[in-house]
Amino acid sequence: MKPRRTKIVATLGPATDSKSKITDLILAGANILRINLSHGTFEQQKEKILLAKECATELNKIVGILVDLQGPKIRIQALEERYLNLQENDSIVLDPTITYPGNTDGVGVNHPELPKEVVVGDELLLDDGRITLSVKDIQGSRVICQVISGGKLLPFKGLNKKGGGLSLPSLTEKDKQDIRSITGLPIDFVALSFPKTADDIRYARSLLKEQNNPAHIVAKIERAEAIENIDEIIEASDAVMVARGDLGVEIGYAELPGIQKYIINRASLSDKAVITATQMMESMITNPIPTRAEVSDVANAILDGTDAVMLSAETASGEFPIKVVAILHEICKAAERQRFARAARNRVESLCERSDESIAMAAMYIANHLKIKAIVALTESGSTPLLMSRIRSTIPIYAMSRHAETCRRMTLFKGVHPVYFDVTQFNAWDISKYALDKLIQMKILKEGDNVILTKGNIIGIGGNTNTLKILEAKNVT
Ligand SMILES: Nc1ncnc2c1ncn2[C@@H]1O[C@H](COP(=O)(O)OP(=O)(O)OP(=O)(O)O)[C@@H](O)[C@H]1O
Ligand SMILES: CC(=O)C(=O)O
Ligand SMILES: [K+]
Ligand SMILES: [Mg+2]
Repeated sequence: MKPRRTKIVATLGPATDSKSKITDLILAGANILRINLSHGTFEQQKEKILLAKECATELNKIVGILVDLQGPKIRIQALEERYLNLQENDSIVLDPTITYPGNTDGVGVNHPELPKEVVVGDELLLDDGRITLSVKDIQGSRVICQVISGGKLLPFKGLNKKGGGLSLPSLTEKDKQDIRSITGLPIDFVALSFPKTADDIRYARSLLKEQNNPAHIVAKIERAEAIENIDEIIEASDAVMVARGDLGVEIGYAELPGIQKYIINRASLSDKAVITATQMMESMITNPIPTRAEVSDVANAILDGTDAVMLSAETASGEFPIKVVAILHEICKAAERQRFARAARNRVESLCERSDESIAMAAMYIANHLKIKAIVALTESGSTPLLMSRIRSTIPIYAMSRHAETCRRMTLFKGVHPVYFDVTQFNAWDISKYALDKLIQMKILKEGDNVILTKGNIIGIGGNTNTLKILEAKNVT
């Protein structure tokens, strides 16, 4: 049985806040756990990060931890009742000066500039566009709206203007403080919400660097401006996320399928990994099986070339948080068997700039043309497995590193299966056979399996891969 290539990101929340639930999420197949700093207090989320780490350690599994910064998300504030039941043509007033729990005569908003940045006729979208309002009048701080399309409005749901243009700075004071506060916590990825330009990414990186925090940056593409600057944002980031919730509201959901393909393609050309997020299994928040449309959506994201698919409320607050991961695993496996997911035509005509790039390409070419069980990449930084995984193939890549940090970052790369392997414990000229022996012990390989193995000749230097061998796995210990 081949391992699943596509990675699963699962968001932790009230539905998954115990050790046993997080353990079950990992066992069901979650590769990366996401903690969203938009919710709860920092202390609560910190506990969740530590709990997630504890569960992974106890299971002896390599799991990535991703922290999603709140970003300048505009949200309505607390409500008097559990929710407002908004009907078509109802009137509702948004007012940033309101600090008490609101009702339809006035609901607080965390954006003081709102009355200045909207004009009569603007369309405002609440809760990822589930509810639509039209601005009818502005009286001082009060933005008077009419409900165009109604629904239940829960407290703290997001607010966007159709077409974009509500202008909070990209990195808020809370985000900056959160970047400082996460120092020392076991975090592998930091997701930046609503970046507009590459400068936003570089600024966040400088803050992480000040704290000596090696976490990788995932740029969430979720506003119209980010699409305009997509190539420079991808270049400045370590990975990107197609954050379809807010993006669909800003650019209009009808544009999403095309934009998703575009972002995945641009990222792939720059050798960056991609997460496709939001509403992938939405109906499973309350139903035990997904819709046919959701199954197709996940499969299509995989055929588009995404590295990972993400679950949000499905695992954070849904009724079937473990089951949804198990079902997503099956959908991914089936999609990966499709012919289109296997075709390897990319890059055959481009020139390589570095030797590790050419080794990665050669390994994939051989893997796709010779009868080979697996690719085994001995890696320091994870860069060779990343390059390998950009080339489509069905052959699993076992990426072995002595750095636990590198192993956890590789949880994001499609087709790459990280294995912790401390080469320094072998006092031998050629560690290749020990690497294969370890994979036999782990029951990943059998004696006699043919594999491609890549490595560098100096241990301790990343980007130094210069050797490719075709070997037969043998027991040596
Ligand atoms: N502590 C929590 N962590 C995560 N989700 C929570 C939490 N409490 C409640 N939830 C619910 O689960 C949903 C999870 O989705 P997600 O974390 O992606 O939220 P979001 O607000 O849509 O994301 P973002 O802030 O990144 O746009 C939320 O909309 C919320 O209703
Ligand atoms: C994930 C997220 O932030 C979004 O889809 O908007
Ligand atoms: K967020
Ligand atoms: Mg968002």
